[in-house]
Amino acid sequence: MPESSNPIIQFDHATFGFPGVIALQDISLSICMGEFVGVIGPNGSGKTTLCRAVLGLMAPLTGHLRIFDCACGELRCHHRAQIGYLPQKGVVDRNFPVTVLETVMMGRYGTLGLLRQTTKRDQAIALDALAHVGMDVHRDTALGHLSGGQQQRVFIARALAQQPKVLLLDEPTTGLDITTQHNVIELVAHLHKELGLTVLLITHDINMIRPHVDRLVLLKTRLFAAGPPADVLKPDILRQVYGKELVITEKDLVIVEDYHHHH
Ligand SMILES: Nc1ncnc2c1ncn2[C@@H]1O[C@H](COP(=O)(O)OP(=O)(O)OP(=O)(O)O)[C@@H](O)[C@H]1O
Repeated sequence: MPESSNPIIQFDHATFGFPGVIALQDISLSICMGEFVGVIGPNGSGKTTLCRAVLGLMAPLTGHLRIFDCACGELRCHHRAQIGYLPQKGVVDRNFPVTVLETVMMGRYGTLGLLRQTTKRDQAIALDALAHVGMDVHRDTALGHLSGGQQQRVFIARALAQQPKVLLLDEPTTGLDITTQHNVIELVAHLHKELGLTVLLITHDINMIRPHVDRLVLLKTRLFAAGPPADVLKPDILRQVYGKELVITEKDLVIVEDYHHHH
């Protein structure tokens, strides 16, 4: 079987939840090596839960989830290190005393294990990751002195420094201006192509990722649709998930009208 058809993340009728809440129900989904998958859905549809599941932080209540052919309970540190994770962006304190390079070096610790010294090789890997996101010239700049978009690039480099197989990004464009949002998505698409990474990107912005992804996964507790964007972004499917809030313009832009009011 060619490598590109190997599933590395496999949900099989998996249900996830919290006490009294079903967050994701009966999910069956396989993600293959090298795929770029966008995960979309309204507020509370289970996107972050899917992310936590892939990180091995939540086991299914029923059904199965296998990651790198391990059940969640069997995932070890070195498996987790193969998933480069970009969490939802928090605010970085302007005075937080850490440089760009130090931030990216943190990506090496998961691979090394605690208490092992970093070596010149780790630093070379971190610098290479910085070069991939175009931030190598800022290696000695304080993280808090960068713009929001530059900080996102550094956090992506930190994930790359793990030399992961999978890049998992939870709403990487939130809080950035429109141009910077596009630049971040372009960067992710570029890394996907250049490094052959499997990318799982959670977002609200359907229009922004549509041109780049191989597949979209549309969630609303259940998996409503998964497939190439043209197959998923059909008015009848979207209306089932977004209801009245949905507007589709003449140019096929999908607009979820009420979205920001929920936050
Ligand atoms: N720690 C928790 N305890 C209890 N319920 C939770 C917890 N986290 C999430 N939920 C519930 O699980 C469901 C799915 O939430 P999740 O955060 O995965 O959705 P989401 O699609 O990421 O939402 P958003 O777009 O608003 O970030 C929601 O009903 C939510 O209230």
